[in-house]
Amino acid sequence: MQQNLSSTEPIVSLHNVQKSFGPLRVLDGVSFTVARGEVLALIGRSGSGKSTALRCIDRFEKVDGGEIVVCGHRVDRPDVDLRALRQDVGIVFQSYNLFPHLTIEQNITLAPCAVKGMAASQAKDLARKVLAQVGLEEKLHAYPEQLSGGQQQRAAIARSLAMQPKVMLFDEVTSALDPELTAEVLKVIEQLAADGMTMVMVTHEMGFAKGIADRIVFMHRGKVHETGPASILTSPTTPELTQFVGTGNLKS
Ligand SMILES: Nc1ncnc2c1ncn2[C@@H]1O[C@H](COP(=O)(O)OP(=O)(O)OP(=O)(O)O)[C@@H](O)[C@H]1O
Repeated sequence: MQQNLSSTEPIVSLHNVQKSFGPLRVLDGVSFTVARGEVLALIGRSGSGKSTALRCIDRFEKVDGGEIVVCGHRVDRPDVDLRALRQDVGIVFQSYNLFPHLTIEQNITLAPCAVKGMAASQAKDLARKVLAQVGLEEKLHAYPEQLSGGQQQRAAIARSLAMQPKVMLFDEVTSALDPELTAEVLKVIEQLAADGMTMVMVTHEMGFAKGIADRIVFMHRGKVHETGPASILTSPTTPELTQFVGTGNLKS
C-alpha cells in the first residue's frame, strides 16, 4: 500500500537485504537509501550483486530477507501491489526490449493506454514530448530496426518516461553500445539528472558516474563495501575500491 511520501522521505530504501540463488549468496545484508532527486551509481566488479540489487528494487527478484521500500511500496512483502509499483518505477535494461512489430510511437503509447487508461490522443502527445526529451522526435513513426542501437536505447528511455515514473533504474544501459552511441545515451541520462529525476544506475562507466552521481555505492561480494560522494572514486578508503578504480575502470 502506498503512503503519501514526505519530501524528506527516501524514494528508495533497502535495509539488510538478503538474496541467494541456490547456495550462492548474492546480496548479503545490503542497505542504502536514495533521496528524492538523487542520482546513485551502483558500481563494483562483475558478479558483485549490482544488477540483482537493482532488480530487487522493482521486484523482478524476490528478496529472501530484509526490507525494501520504494515510493512507499513495501516491495519485500508478498502482497505488494506490483501494478502500482511499476507505475512509480521506470527501468531500462542493457537490451532495449522494444517491440519490433510496433512503431516507436506505438511502443511508447502502449503502457500509458493499457496500464493507465490514457486516451490515445493524449498518449500520442505524450509520446512526442518524451521523444523530444531524448532527441528523437523525427523517429515517431519508425520501427525499432530502423534505429541505431543508441537511438533504440533512447527510445526505450522515452518509453519509460511516458509512464511518468518517480524513480528511474538503469541497468548497464550502455554496455552493448560503441563509444559514440554510448555518449548520446549518457547525454540523455545526464539531462534527466539535471531535470531532477531520481535515479539508480548500475554502470561500468566510471567517468560518467563520477560526473553525475550524487552518491556512489561500491558493492563487493554482495555487500556495500564503501559508499560516499563521487569523490570516493578519486580518494577511496578501502583496498578493494582502490584496486577497482585503479584497474583502468576510472577513465576520466
Ligand atoms: N537468476 C539467477 N540465477 C542464478 N544465479 C544468478 C541469477 N542472477 C544472477 N546470478 C548470479 O548472481 C551473481 C551476481 O550477479 P549480478 O548480475 O547481480 O552481478 P553484477 O554485479 O551486476 O555483475 P555484472 O557487472 O557482470 O553484470 C553472479 O554470480 C550471477 O551469476
